[in-house]
Amino acid sequence: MRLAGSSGAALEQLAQGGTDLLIVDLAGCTAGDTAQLTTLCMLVRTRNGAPVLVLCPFGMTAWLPELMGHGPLHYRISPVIDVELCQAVTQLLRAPDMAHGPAQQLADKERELRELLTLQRSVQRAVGKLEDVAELAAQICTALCSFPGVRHTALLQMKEGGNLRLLDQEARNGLDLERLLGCRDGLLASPLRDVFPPLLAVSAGELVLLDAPEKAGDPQLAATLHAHDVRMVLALPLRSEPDGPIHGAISLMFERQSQFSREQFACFAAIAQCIGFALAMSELKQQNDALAGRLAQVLTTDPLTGAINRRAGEQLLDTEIRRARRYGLPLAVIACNIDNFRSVNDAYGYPIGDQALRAVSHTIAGRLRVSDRLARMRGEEFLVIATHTTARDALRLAEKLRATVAGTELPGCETVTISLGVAQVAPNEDAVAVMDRVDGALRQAKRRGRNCVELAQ
Ligand SMILES: Nc1nc2c(ncn2[C@@H]2O[C@H](COP(=O)(O)OP(=O)(O)OP(=O)(O)O)[C@@H](O)[C@H]2O)c(=O)[nH]1
Repeated sequence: MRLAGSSGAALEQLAQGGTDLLIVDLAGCTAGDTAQLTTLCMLVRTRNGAPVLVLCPFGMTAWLPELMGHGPLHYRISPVIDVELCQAVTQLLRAPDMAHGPAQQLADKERELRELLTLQRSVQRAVGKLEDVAELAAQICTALCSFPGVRHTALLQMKEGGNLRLLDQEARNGLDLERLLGCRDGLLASPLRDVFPPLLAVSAGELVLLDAPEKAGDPQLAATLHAHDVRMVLALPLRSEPDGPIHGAISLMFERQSQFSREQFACFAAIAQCIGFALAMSELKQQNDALAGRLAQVLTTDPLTGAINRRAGEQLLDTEIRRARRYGLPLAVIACNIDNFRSVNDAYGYPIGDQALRAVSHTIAGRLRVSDRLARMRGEEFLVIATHTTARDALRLAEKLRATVAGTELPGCETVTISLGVAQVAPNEDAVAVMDRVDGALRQAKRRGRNCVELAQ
């Protein structure tokens, strides 16, 4: 046995020939050191198919598929137990071609790969009809859990501050990740951040493979996983594009240890990218929905008073008229106008006038039912759309609004009064016609001396 302290020294020794088995220990390597990885790839390439055994710390698993791209290799996740190492070395020295196991095992691998491709397709299908992220997470977890040997799957989404939210999990072994990791407000705030594969996958931004729970170095975690028949955990960070931001992680817990081939690693990576894309899309959709909601609010709200604006008021009146007609329900409108408002502006200035307008609007809105709506139609004129309301009830409501406004103290100026016109929408009457009538009633109230209510003809 010959030891080489660096990849360069190993290359020199290999050049001398006569090496039956090359064992590469990645323990001293630094994740993210691409120069180091490149030299190691060269080492694997120079073997030309001759046996290579890579001992890989579980946090460095992402290097395995990279190295596999340069020649066949076998791996064990380190820290490797002595017996495990002896077995692997003996097997590779005796029958390198059989080190993956007898023909039956190779057939199993082929079947697993086919199943993995089927799994990839079902994940793609779920992602293709993405509507609701919770539904998607459930479908993905179920699909992943159908892979042979998988006992538990979970989908975690990245939230603000690098926190993870458990979107869904599927367990065939009774394991509850929420309980294992401790969830606060649906977020994982786990002390296992440095040892538990899905959390590690997100913080390291790399694939993590733990082929024996005890190798993570947390005896309590290992005991819990063993108690739930977990022998191996694979976790992948979710990105929608290589080197893009991480949107979350998937975790797969297996009931038995096995070695993945380069193709299997590639399949898992493709599945992760597909899910990452779906999460990115769902985040975009949420942002778009929030923006659309805000835009709709801006387009329909009067910024000074918070009441709906004229356009939204007219639309709402149209809708309510159709609804009332369809269900044979009464509908009333009340037009309110502040009396002599010009004198408030003239005496106190527009800023105080604005405050008075806001206060009157809030006073009126505060006296309405939740089913009624207040619209600011122009300047100091408002419209109340009162559903399920007859002319009689609307008159009563209008009188209440008049009295309340007249008794409301305003900030910075004297109390104001309002004049009101009331109309019940007649059968077959449209919005324009009823607005015409209620405006006529309001004008009549002004003519009668203001601070009063007038019923439309
Ligand atoms: N401060 C403020 N004033 C407004 C706003 N919109 C309209 N006005 C004012 O409201 C006043 C309306 O005046 P007029 O139409 O003569 O009505 P009025 O003085 O209330 O008299 P009557 O309605 O006949 O009782 C004008 O001075 C407008 O400038 C606003 O958003 N803020």
